[in-house]
Amino acid sequence: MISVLGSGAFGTALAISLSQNGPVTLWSRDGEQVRAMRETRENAKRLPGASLPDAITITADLDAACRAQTILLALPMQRTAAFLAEHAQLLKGKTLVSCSKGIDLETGKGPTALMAALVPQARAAILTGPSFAADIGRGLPTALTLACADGAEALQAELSTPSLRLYRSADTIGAELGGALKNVIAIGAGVVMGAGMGDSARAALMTRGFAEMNRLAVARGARPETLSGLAGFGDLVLTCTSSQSRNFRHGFALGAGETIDQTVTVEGVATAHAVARMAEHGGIEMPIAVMIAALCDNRMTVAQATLALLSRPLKEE
Ligand SMILES: NC(=O)C1=CN([C@@H]2O[C@H](COP(=O)(O)OP(=O)(O)OC[C@H]3O[C@@H](n4cnc5c(N)ncnc54)[C@H](OP(=O)(O)O)[C@@H]3O)[C@@H](O)[C@H]2O)C=CC1
Ligand SMILES: O=C(CO)COP(=O)(O)O
Repeated sequence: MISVLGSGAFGTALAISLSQNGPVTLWSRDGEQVRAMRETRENAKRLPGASLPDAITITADLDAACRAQTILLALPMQRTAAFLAEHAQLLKGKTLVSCSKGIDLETGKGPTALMAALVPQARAAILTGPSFAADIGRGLPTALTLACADGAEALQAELSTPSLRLYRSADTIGAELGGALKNVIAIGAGVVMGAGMGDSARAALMTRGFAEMNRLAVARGARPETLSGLAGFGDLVLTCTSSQSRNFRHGFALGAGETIDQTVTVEGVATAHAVARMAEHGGIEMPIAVMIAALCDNRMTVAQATLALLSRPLKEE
């Protein structure tokens, strides 16, 4: 039995896909949303247009949802620590699979490190990689990375579906940093396109951004191959090139000087700040991430950030 905690776009899409294998419970904190989803068999609030199969039980009862042994956590990253701390008793002894992409601003931890710290009696895994909720919800083919320190063969089989192909990895650090860091670069790619700097500039930013992702991740113990896989390169390509990405759209609005929609989940903003901090304290060169943090805070204009990046000392690639 599998439960998904968090009925946002991604949690809902994963529940739909997993329901191809058997019963799934989808938990929402919002009783009114649960009522509406039960009635319409659709998550009109977060994933309109995708229908919720009967194999999905929708509930606002967290105790009931936590009876499952395998629990997917699909919450925004900055809400995860408080949720884990509050519900640690309910979650202990479970296999917890985080589906979030980000770094906790307060602790600098990624999802698996956070789960290990706050629910030490649980087994922590992460599901990440190139996958828009809308695509998964429509049953389109998708490949993801499932990382768990103790290997994940049985879990891999449990969470793979006819349309969701999972590759397993033991590198939780690489998997979670790949997913977190690509969001920062995706904001940058959006800025480039919104400001009209063109496709060549975006390719340069993606490539040099990928170098930064590798630098930070390897310094924190990740395997470079993980970053070259779905969790890193794959997701970087997806989010930097698609206007389906909320991080890309956020950057685009910044670059174009448009109004930012503050209600949308844009994980890369907090992650950019966490990364800027790590870069400063760890002496790791992350110029693009640092500029993106400054742009998100309006501490710099797009023109200033561009000039600062282009006028860095010339170096070997
Ligand atoms: N959407 C996508 O395509 C993908 C998303 N992800 C990752 O999944 C994570 C979730 O994103 P996504 O589903 O898109 O976000 P959404 O904005 O669609 O939904 C967030 C969900 O989290 C719920 N929530 C927020 N705070 C809490 C809390 N304290 N307790 C319980 N529930 C809470 C919200 O409830 P409420 O509606 O009541 O506010 C909402 O259901 C992110 O880290 C994202 O990067 C990963 C891959 C793809
Ligand atoms: O992580 C994602 C795709 O893999 C979703 O990206 P956004 O959060 O930018 O929409």
